[in-house]
Amino acid sequence: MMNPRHTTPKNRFGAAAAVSSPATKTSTPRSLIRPAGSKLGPSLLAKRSLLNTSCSDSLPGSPAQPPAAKSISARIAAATSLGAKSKSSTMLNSCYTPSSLHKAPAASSRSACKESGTPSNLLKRARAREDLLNARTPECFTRLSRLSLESTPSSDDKMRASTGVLNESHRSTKEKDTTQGEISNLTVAIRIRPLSPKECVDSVANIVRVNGNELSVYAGPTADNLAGVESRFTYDHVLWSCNAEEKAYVDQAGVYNCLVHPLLDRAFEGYNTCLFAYGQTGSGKSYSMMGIDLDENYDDGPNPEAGIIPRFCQELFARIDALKGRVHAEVEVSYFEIYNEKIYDLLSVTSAHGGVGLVGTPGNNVKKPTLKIREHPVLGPYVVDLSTHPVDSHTALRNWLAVGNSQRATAATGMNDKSSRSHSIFSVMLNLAEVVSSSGSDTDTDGTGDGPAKKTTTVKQTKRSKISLVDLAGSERVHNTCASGARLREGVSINKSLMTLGKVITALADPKRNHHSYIPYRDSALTWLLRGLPAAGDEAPAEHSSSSSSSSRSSLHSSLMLSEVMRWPRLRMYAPSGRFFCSLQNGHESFDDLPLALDAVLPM
Ligand SMILES: Nc1ncnc2c1ncn2[C@@H]1O[C@H](COP(=O)(O)OP(=O)(O)OP(=O)(O)O)[C@@H](O)[C@H]1O
Repeated sequence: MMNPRHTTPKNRFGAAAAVSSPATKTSTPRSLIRPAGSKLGPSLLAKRSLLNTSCSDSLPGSPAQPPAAKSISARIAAATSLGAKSKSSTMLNSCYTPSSLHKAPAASSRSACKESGTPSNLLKRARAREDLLNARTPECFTRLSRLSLESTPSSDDKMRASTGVLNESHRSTKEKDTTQGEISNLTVAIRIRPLSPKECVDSVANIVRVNGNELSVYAGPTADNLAGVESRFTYDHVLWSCNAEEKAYVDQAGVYNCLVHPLLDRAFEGYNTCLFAYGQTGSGKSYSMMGIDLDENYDDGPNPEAGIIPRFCQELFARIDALKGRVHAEVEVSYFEIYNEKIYDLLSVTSAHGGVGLVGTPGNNVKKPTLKIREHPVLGPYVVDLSTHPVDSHTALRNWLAVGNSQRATAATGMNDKSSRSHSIFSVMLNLAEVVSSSGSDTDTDGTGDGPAKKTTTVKQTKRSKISLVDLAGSERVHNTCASGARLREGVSINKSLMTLGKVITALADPKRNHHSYIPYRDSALTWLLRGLPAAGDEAPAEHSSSSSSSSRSSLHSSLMLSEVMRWPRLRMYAPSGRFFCSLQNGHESFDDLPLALDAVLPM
């Protein structure tokens, strides 16, 4: 039984959710601005040093002990040295990349890949779609090569028989899926962070118990239920990160391995993937996504406290290196934030006045140009003029990440010393090209009547995918954050967009939903962009072959994807309202847990 005086640390449930286009030139921002992800301001660090003791209760049988003094000390040490090692931003002007391209996926590919019918029909429809795109595609889309269907239908068939590396990886996963039974496109995990020093001082109780992938929350006795109320939730993964000395403890590497490895597998198969962190302010989203990143020499391996994004950058290039010689890979990066419903390019090198040089955060008096969202009739919503930067190494990617992080809008609030005041979307576009040979026989192709002719074709097979890693701003109660002025306006905007997110998810989850149902995507910039591709049922990976050009099903727009929850394979989400999303995934009709799940989704 818990002490009723104890308050419920609702904001300890951290969460996350998650995708590509081709590169031409490669450049590296030479300077590193600031290692990503430190969330510990000096004052909090000082408090932490004083509060190096455990003070919360935990339920019997639960691994939910308060964090060990040792582990907190280690974090303090790590964060302190992070501050000392921060670099200045002075070299950023020199990292201007003239080849910052605004690109879109090859538009016709995703429509072509889901066309059905005879090969000639397919060809006709693809050409018609191509014409449509030519007529209506904004300039930024046309800079990409389009799918060219120059190969004959018969060679198309043969291509399917080719045994390239890209095909192999796809096949193996399909087989794996079949043997494992149900193919799910969504994974939901919940992570429980240790009590913060402030929560320890406030005698906040630990009311969470974990048993496998089940989480129970004991809400304490109420006026009409003196025995207390216990709620249970089942997620794909429950990640217990409260006390490093417990067996159940999952550290940053554990979180990464559990959630991001499988995503990368899918990205290399040509699927767009997305992971996003969702949760109340101070619940540990940015810690999970970015972590405390001390790496200066990126090639030395990730720091133990590094989060999902730095680890992802490293593994991406490790995998590309492993494919060298067989597959040619091109990588591009984009990074933007949605702050007060306005979109800012975090990697932009031009200011609102047209000058060149890295632009500042909305709070630092440097006027930043805002970007517009437009909706392409075929490709859906996208950010106009969002810069993308080709990268050819892990170091180059990390440097851009550091540039973007230095631009993000963060501020101290009553609940978090370094609270993200914006939703950030870090996207990597991966373009894999492999030259494969396919051989087969055509029936009397030469018309001589000599029987089947043997033919070998060399084709370039490409896969494009986009990986989006999203760190949402946290919902907040105004009286807890003590916000006023600009902070209050930010909070209102954050809450509003998260509320729209909740409404959109609710509308998508409605079992009575049909094509005419209204989904309020446009009520916030976040959900509008998350809407993703308009082509429902597009489930094939972006794998196409052509003798002359590449193709893609990936989206330019920031891609994540509420709508894709319902229709895309392998969408992975890491969010606290897991049960709710799991219900979506399994098509359940009852949403018993919806109110509690939405408590996390909606502003309180
Ligand atoms: N698993 C964890 N282990 C140790 N410390 C953690 C963990 N998760 C979060 N923290 C700490 O909790 C504090 C708040 O975390 P964080 O800034 O990541 O929250 P957030 O959800 O991103 O908040 P906001 O929405 O306001 O940006 C930070 O000091 C962070 O270092």
